[in-house]
Parts: sequence; C-alpha cells; structure tokens
Amino acid sequence: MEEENIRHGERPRDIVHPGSAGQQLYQSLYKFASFPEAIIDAHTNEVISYAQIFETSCRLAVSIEQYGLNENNVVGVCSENNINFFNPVLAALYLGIPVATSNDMYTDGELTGHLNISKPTIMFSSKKALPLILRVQQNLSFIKKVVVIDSMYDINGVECVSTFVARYTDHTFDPLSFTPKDFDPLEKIALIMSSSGTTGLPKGVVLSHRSLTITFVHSRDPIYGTRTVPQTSILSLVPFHHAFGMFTTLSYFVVGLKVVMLKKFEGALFLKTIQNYKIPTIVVAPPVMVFLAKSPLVDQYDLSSLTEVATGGAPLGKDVAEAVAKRLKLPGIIQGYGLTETCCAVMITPHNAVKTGSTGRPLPYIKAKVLDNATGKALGPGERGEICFKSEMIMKGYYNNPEATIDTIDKDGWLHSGDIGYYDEDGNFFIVDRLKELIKYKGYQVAPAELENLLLQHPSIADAGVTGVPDEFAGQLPAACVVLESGKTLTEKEVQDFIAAQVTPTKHLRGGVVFVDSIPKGPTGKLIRKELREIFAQRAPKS
Ligand SMILES: Nc1ncnc2c1ncn2[C@@H]1O[C@H](COS(=O)(=O)NC(=O)c2csc(-c3nc4ccc(O)cc4s3)n2)[C@@H](O)[C@H]1O
Repeated sequence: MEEENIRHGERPRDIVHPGSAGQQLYQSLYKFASFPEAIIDAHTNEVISYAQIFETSCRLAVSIEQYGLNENNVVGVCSENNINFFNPVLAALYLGIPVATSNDMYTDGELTGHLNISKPTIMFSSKKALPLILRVQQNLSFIKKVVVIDSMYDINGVECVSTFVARYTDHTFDPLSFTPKDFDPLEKIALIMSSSGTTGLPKGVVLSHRSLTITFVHSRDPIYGTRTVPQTSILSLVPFHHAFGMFTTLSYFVVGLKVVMLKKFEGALFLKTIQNYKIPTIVVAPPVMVFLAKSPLVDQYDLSSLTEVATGGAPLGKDVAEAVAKRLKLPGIIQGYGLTETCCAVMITPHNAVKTGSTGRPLPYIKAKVLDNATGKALGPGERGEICFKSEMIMKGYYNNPEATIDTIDKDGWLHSGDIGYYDEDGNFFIVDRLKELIKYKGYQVAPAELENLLLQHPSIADAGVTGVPDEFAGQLPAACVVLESGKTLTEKEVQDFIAAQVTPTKHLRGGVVFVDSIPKGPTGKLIRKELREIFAQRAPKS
C-alpha cells in the first residue's frame, strides 16, 4: 500500500529509451545529420552542424578507446560555453565512460579540489581554459592527457582534437562504422557533476544513463517540453558545465533543435541575438528575467519572435514573472525546478496551466512528496515541509562519499532536496525557503563551508560563518560573519579581497562582511545559520 499524499508526475506520453543515453544521442545526431546548424555561437556566428558533431564525437570515441581508456576512467571537460563542448561529452557517453565537467572560471585551488573528486585521466579543454588546466595538471598525476577542443592546431605541444583523432582514425573513417556500447543504463555512470548538496563542500553527483534518458522524455513532452519541432531555434544562456545547461542542451539534440549559444550575459547582445535569429524560446536564469522586466534596453529591440520564456535554477519572484510576461506579451513564464542531484528539472509549469509563482508540477516518471521531518509523514495540499523526490532519474549517490549519500537519499530511495515548499489543490508546487545551507548567486552554487574553510586559513581570523543575503537581481549574495583573533584588525575589504583571490567570481563576498564577537553555534558546535542570516538582516542598509 503506497503512502498517501505522494504526488505522481502525469502519465508519460513517451517511453524512456531502453538503451543508454549515448545510444539515443548517437541515433538522434544521425537522424538530424542533414541539419546544418546544431549550435551557433552568437558572439562569433560560428556554427557546428549535426553531421560535424556526429562525426567528431564518433572519431573521439574510437580515439579515446584506442588511447586506452575504459569505464574505470573518467573523461574531464573544462570549457566555457563552446560549440565544440559536447564532442568529448558525447564520445564518452557512447563508450560508457563517466564524464566530469568543470567550471572554466575556477581558480587553481578550486579546480584542484574539484578534480581530486572525479580524477579524470584525460582532460578536454578549451583554448581559454588551457592555461588553467596546464597549471593544475602539474600537481595532479592522474591527468595523463590534455586535448584542446576548439583549435585547428596543437598549442605548445598540447594536441588539438584533429591531431588526437588522426592518430587513431584516418580520412576513410565512417561514423557508421562505430556503434555505441551496450550496457545497463541504470548502472553505468554517465556524468559526475559538482554540487555541495544540503551541507558541506562540493561533491561529485553520480548520474546514470537512465537519468539522462528520462530527462530526454521530458524535453519531447508537448506539455512540459520546451520545443518539439526540429530546427526550432532556442537561445541558451545557461552554463554547459552545470546540470541546467548540460542536460537541457543534450535534450535539445534529441529533438534536433538549433541551439543559439551565449557564453555570458551581455544585455545588448542578448537582445540583438533574439531579434536577429528570430528566437521563439529562451532559457535563462532568474537574473536575466529581472533584466527583461526592468531594462529600458528591452524596448529598443524587436522581440516579437519570442513565444516562450523558460527559467529556473533559482527562485523567481512572482512580480518579476508577471512583469516579463506582460512586457513580452506572453501568457506566462515557463518555470522549471531541479537539482544537480536530480539531473535536470523534476518539476516544470505545464504550458497549458502556468500558475504564476509556481515552480511547476512533478514530471512524468517522477514522484514527489512534501515531508514533515518531525513526523516522517507526507503532507497534504497547502502544508509546508521538505520537498522530496523519487525516480530512476535522481542521482545514484555522491561519488566515493557514502556518508553524504545516505544523508541525502533515505532508506526508501527518496531524495531530500533541502528545499521547503508546498503544493496546491491542483498539484502546483511552490518553493518557499531553503532548509539547506546552499547559497545561490545568479543560479550558481556557493557552498558556505568552502568559504568558511578559506576564511579560517587567514592568520587574523579566529572563526567565521557564511550565509546568503537576499538580492533582487542575483537572488542571494554570499556574506560572512568574522571573529578576529585578539589584537588583530582587518577591514571588510581586506576580508573580501582575501576570498576573491582564491575563488571564482560567483563566490565573492558581495553581501559584505560583519565583524562579530562570536559565531552563533548550537551545543554540538554546529553553525546556527538562521541566526547568521538574522545578523545581516539587522545590519543597517549600506549608504
Ligand atoms: N525553479 C526554482 N525555484 C526555486 N529554487 C530553485 C529552482 N530551481 C533550482 N532551485 C534551487 O537550486 C537548488 C539546486 O541547485 S543546483 O544543484 O545548482 N541545480 C540546479 O539549480 C538545477 C539543476 S537542473 C536545473 C534546471 N533545469 C531546468 C530545465 C528546464 C527549465 O525550464 C528550468 C530548469 S532549472 N536546475 C535547488 O535545491 C533549489 O534550492
């Protein structure tokens, strides 16, 4: 007898591909091989076709295997959004070799810590990320090979893809002579993605091939999917190295869409791209929604092609959603909700019943519940609790971290999101707070523990606590409470600069620094983060 108050996703309108994500993607790329545009770089207008991705990814698969990698290795990819980004990702998926993506904006220290989790044998890097990769490779003996994904020529002895594949595939190579491997999609690791989860430092989220093939069903769903007509253009502004950008873009390949890609947000270019490419659908993080709601620039461009705006990755204010819908003359804003730990979105607002303020309804093949952590019971409509999910789509666990895994996925297989919310009588979910300590700055994860560890390394700092302060544009700004060693002095800027020198820009202490006598902690020494937030809430607004 199933527990009551379990919210099931709608009956699926499509079956999950029985094979691996690599097999499904291989079939899709072949099916759309005649399409001249798969990814377009909106900054340079460079294009890669479906046929080019198909051939290059197959050549890379043969080459990676002949180089000597197998399922016990990991393929690393470190690049900004790039038209060549997915070539090594697809190759590894064909082979059943786990892929680990890295943020190209990481500092040496962050990337070293990140790579020590998944330990990739081969790193595929963009030209831009290459200096970073070569610096950290000096201290990471497990990286045996670096290949540049977006250069026609070798760079200072580092092979480009053409050189690497020429060693193992000649000019007579036929992609159809290569077939993706057969294996159990539920068991085989597809990707290892970075997330700090509900607490602590960034961890490796292990996602199976089944996780991906389920999310591919969602992308083709007429009610929850983005677009289902091949070669429809979709403008993506989310980072490919993050789950949001990775799995939405892979699912666009399954539909045969034309992905118009931006590497970063620049207001005028963003609007000009929509206008010039007559984009019908955009997928953006909430800060871009604030721009669309408020910027006078918006009125200077013809955005009449837009019929769908999708967002997610962080809370979206109801007023912002309504303002954008009104300004762009849309029936509503499509909002999705997901975690790296769930692969991609597990809830999306149905196109035929968008409820402003809602993050949507559970998708097909997903079960959700609102848990009362005090009683362990699943709650009914309107009652607030921790939102939990159960599906073959959720992560298998954290890579080599069983303790963190059992803290997040309970004995019944429910993933505890760390988010507080409720659902209404129609099953529309609303996120109201975050139980977990995770901070999200412009949709990017900031793990308080990571910044606290860095602060404690400063000789003048005796203790520290990090929290997120609300911000209309960015969502949250990382902020720190600091206890100085006796007799020591530091300014707010000195603390901010100390952190800024060691982390990627999204983790900078933009929310400020408050010097306190002690950090609020419980009897077991655990940080009381609610009290940290209150310290900043009571702080006088900056002039
Ligand atoms: N819509 C939302 N509303 C409020 N909060 C949201 C949210 N989405 C993520 N979050 C927050 O980010 C946390 C997870 O952060 S995370 O690990 O970095 N992962 C993510 O944020 C994540 C992974 S996949 C994904 C999305 N995929 C989509 C596909 C289509 C679409 O229209 C919208 C989306 S959002 N988001 C959540 O626990 C929650 O706190």
